[in-house]
Amino acid sequence: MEHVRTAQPAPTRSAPRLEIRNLTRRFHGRTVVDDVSLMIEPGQVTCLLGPSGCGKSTTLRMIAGVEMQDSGEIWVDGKLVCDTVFRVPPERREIGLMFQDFALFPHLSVAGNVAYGLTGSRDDKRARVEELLRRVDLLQFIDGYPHQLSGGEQQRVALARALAPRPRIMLMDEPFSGLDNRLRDGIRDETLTLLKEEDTAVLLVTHEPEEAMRMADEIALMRDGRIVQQGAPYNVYTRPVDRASVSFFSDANMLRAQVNGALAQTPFGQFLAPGIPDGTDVDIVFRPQHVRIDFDRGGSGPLPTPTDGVAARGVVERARFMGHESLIEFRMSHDASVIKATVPNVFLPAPGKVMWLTIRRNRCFVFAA
Ligand SMILES: Nc1ncnc2c1ncn2[C@@H]1O[C@H](COP(=O)(O)OP(=O)(O)OP(=O)(O)O)[C@@H](O)[C@H]1O
Repeated sequence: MEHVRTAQPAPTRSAPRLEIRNLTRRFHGRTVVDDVSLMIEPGQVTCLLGPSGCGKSTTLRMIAGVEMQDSGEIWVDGKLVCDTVFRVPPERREIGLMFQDFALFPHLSVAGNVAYGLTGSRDDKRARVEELLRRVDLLQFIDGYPHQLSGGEQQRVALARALAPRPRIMLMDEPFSGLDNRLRDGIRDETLTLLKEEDTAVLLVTHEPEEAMRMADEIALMRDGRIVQQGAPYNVYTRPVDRASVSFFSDANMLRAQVNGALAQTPFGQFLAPGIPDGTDVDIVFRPQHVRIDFDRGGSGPLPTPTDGVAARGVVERARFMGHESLIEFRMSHDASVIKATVPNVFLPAPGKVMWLTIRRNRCFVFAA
């Protein structure tokens, strides 16, 4: 017999559309999803972002109900959907699914595909199918078959099919990775618009930071089965919690130094290391766009400044034009390490050229090593 529990303690505002609490899953003694909790409101897109194998798909599969958790709970609109003893079956969770291999039914027409999960009268079903195909701009293909459509069009039919039964939650696993780059951005934007209009709560799994930045209201950064940071894309990008979180989003340079009197001394001058005890090794991490490059002036660089510190000497090893910016790799004279710098547009100094680098202090991250 089905039992329904109400969220405890009594919520002060309406319950989130989707809430997962302390979800954990082990395979053969290895924990692949480790105490994961998150909440998603209607109309909100949360991206579960992380490297391959970190447990994203397993999390999604537990929410969909095709995988059982070892511990933890899943709640939808304040009602328990699944814990370790109670389980609403997948088909009754009102969850839409969209995966990379979204496979339309080849023997069904476009209308048949979109109508697949619908119940109700023939007229109601037809009206909903027409509404969704109009919204994805494919009404003219209503009587066509999947093989007559391009990859992007098939993707839009799959989206219409997933949204047709008005799911309360949409789970998407790398749904755009099968599309070529040219199509992808347009389809992402259209999909986002439609999901927002339908007020669906979306959990989208991706390993691509750009996709998460483009789609998400909130990013949950996942590593080794755990969510290491959660927040608006801007916050996750600009206030990373550790070195790996910086380098997941972009190239990252690193200096190792030791703290003395809340300062870390480096060839680029001092860096503030507030709250880190003396004698601790720290990693000073910074992105290539926050390195400033100056020309050599008779064997020295620019004078020190409070915002950029001291200039360190480097020799150009390689310079490449990347389209909207140039990437220059320097071999540093003080320790032979490599530091990467990017500058907008075209800047391609010759290998062997001596230059001086400074680092923008307010864009650096200092982490205990
Ligand atoms: N049924 C299973 N049996 C054993 N191990 C599994 C099973 N399903 C997943 N795993 C393991 O759990 C780990 C997490 O897998 P999962 O598919 O959730 O990762 P992911 O972050 O989605 O990766 P990707 O982006 O490559 O799909 C992997 O090491 C995987 O091999």
